[in-house]
Amino acid sequence: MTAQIIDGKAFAAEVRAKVAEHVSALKADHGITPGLAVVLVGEDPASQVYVRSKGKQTVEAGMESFEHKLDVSTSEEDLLALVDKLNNDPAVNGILVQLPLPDHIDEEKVINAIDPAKDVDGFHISNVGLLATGQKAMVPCTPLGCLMLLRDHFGSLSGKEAVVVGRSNIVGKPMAQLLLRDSCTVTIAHSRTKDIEEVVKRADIVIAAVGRPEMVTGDWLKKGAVVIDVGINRLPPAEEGAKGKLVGDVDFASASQVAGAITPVPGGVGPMTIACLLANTLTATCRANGLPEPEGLTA
Ligand SMILES: Nc1nc(=O)c2c([nH]1)NC[C@@H]1CN(c3ccc(C(=O)N[C@@H](CCC(=O)O)C(=O)O)cc3)C=[N+]21
Repeated sequence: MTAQIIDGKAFAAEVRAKVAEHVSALKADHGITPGLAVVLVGEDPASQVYVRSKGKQTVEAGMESFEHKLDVSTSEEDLLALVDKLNNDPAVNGILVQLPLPDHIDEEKVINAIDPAKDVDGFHISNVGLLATGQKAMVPCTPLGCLMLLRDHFGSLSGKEAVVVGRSNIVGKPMAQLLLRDSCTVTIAHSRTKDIEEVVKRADIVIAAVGRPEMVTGDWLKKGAVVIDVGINRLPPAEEGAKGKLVGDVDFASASQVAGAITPVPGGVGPMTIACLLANTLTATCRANGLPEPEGLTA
């Protein structure tokens, strides 16, 4: 048996089209154009690529994109001052500060300085607490994208056995909260989990978000399990000067022989992350203006 491929790239295009439709209605009916500010500190080439494609897709959805590229030596104080300015700018509905930040800047301090209502990454402690208690939050983009794919695949997630591999604040923990909210039985496995293969083998749903290339192999999976691969790892290039192959946290070749459905890398969760960033910016804009939230684009 070979698994069904869950086409995140195509699904993300649908999400972006829905966002664009809502944006055009917001403009026509209320004269509102959502705005997303992206802040990049330093010149990490991979980060620059993400920032560029985020900016492009933001504009394609009819929103305004504000890009702030700061020198790697920018002080924490100057970055906090920019965040404060964006918090108070009525044209900015969403703020994303690209992570990781340089070592001399306290990431938590910067994230928690963002107005929670504009925190489209959902990383602010207020949003984390709101999500954990089932209140209206801004939900982190990658877990939200995974949830959309799973809801589309299963309809209802109620009663499913879900194992999240990875416990990061960005993916693992919020993913577990979302699955719990949809009434899954949730286990978070990580580097210190005993008999991790046996734990993963229980799962109807496996979310791999550890950042270790091809760690989850086919023999870890229950037959028919649905596998969502969050990892984006670039392997060392075969020859000098070439680009290394992009792989997930799942060994696709062996996993796809056992899984019922699986997301590829690239073309799986990655495009959903950016689509959900746009969806969150739209949601933040609607909330800020006391308008009803877009259906199907929130958790
Ligand atoms: N505050 C913050 N929020 C983020 O959401 C955030 C961040 N910082 N720092 C960097 C990571 C990385 N990230 C990606 C999003 C989309 C793709 C994506 O669309 N990838 C394509 C392929 C890209 C390629 O070919 O290189 C795919 O998977 O198909 C990748 C990576 C968001 N991040």
